[in-house]
Amino acid sequence: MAQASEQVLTVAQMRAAEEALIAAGETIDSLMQRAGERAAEWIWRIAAGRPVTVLCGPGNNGGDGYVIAETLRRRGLLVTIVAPLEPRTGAARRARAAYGGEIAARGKGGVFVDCLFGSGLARPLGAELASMVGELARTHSYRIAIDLPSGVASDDGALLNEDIPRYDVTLALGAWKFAHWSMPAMAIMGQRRLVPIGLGEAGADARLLARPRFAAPAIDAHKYTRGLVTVVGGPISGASQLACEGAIRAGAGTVRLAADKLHPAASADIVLKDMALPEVLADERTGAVLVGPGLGLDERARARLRDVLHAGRPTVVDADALRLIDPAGLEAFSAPLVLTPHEGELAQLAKCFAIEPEGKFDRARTLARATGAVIIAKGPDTVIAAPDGHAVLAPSASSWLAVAGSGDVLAGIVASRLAATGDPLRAACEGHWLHGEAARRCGAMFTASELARAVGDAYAAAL
Ligand SMILES: NC(=O)C1=CN([C@@H]2O[C@H](COP(=O)(O)OP(=O)(O)OC[C@H]3O[C@@H](n4cnc5c(N)ncnc54)[C@H](OP(=O)(O)O)[C@@H]3O)[C@@H](O)[C@H]2O)[C@H](O)CC1
Ligand SMILES: [K+]
Repeated sequence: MAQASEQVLTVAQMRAAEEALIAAGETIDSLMQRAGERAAEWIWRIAAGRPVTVLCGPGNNGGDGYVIAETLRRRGLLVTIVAPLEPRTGAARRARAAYGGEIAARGKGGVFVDCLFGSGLARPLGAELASMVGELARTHSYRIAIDLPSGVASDDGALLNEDIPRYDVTLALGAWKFAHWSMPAMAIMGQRRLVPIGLGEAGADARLLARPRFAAPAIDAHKYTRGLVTVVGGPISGASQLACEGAIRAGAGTVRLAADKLHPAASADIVLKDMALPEVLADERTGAVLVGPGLGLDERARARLRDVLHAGRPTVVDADALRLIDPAGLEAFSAPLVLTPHEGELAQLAKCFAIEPEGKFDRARTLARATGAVIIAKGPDTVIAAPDGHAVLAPSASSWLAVAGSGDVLAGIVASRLAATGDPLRAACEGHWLHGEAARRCGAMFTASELARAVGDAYAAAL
């Protein structure tokens, strides 16, 4: 079960959660008051005495704005409200009536708080409203969006207007929405913070990636019980080498490379298996097989992928192998499976498996159902989707991860976690977290080899 603070909700799920609170004795007004006061606490600290301009819209997002403005005004800040549209909900009207400060045509500089539209945005902003938001953003030195920047679609993170300003902070009210962790919206939100308002577990099937907890090997562990990973090599030996390096440090006790030869810089920790691939895969102790990094796209690559799928071991399919896999190849496969496509590979898989939805989240989820695999749809807004419909949103921990070989390291780490746990969703989540934590530890401008070397320390951080 996801913790309430990790759940990610659609607008419909948010409304249902709000209804549950109301059935338990809350009112929209009490929720708005709490949301507004708690958001005002953040804004008070950020403003540090600067004047604050609150732009209020017609719905309950605007209502939050009136509560915020009144709370800050009572604490002595210079507050101005700009309200191009009259409040239309009962709660927003009452919040406006309780506001005792100034309503003006423009702001006074300092901090801009956007309460024009939140999760109820239904269409793009008209030109006048859009230019008002842009003007306020330009004339204030700090920009805060309440719940969502106006112009952002809550359920998928689409930008309904061009030129939506960039915010310094976005305060999510009550629960995370998909937009907070989806591109392109997340790129304009600045830092994101959750303002709790007492929402409990809402039965969400999506949650945010949480820090895993690892354990030291059991006292009677040996190198095979900790997990045996076989990386299936191909002509580009550097890629398989990087995958092996990631795998070695992510928990598995043994990492084998099934290839003709080792990379010249291969470490002594990697065990070369240069016999026929089916023979290597026949080892019953195999905990996970990784196929794809450095595999190539030729007939030999196809044959090696066929051998892997035929062996029926828990498998991670990455890189080149994602271009070669098809529904026929998976027909007889029933072991745990993880696919790790980036955006282009996801689009190609969607075509190959006749997946209709186009948005990243829906596409990943439908592909997971169609293939029976856990999908790691990579990118700054990684989605990890399981065949049973559960999904984990895993934003990139570092933009420095956009470096050649980073995906090979990730695939190796995930294979290692799969060998160690046998659970593909857990392996995907733990692997993604380790990859991000290793990147954080590397700081700026690292290579994929350096990233792989940092995975051990990342693991230790979650022991
Ligand atoms: N869910 C909770 O627990 C709480 C949420 N709170 C806040 O409430 C908003 C959501 O409030 P809602 O009233 O549903 O929606 P909005 O405030 O975003 O705006 C809806 C109104 O705006 C109109 N609208 C929509 N798009 C446009 C547009 N492009 N141009 C002009 N007007 C637009 C819409 O009218 P329609 O014409 O579409 O009928 C609505 O009038 C949530 O984000 C939180 O901030 C509360 O604090 C309580 C707790
Ligand atoms: K807003």
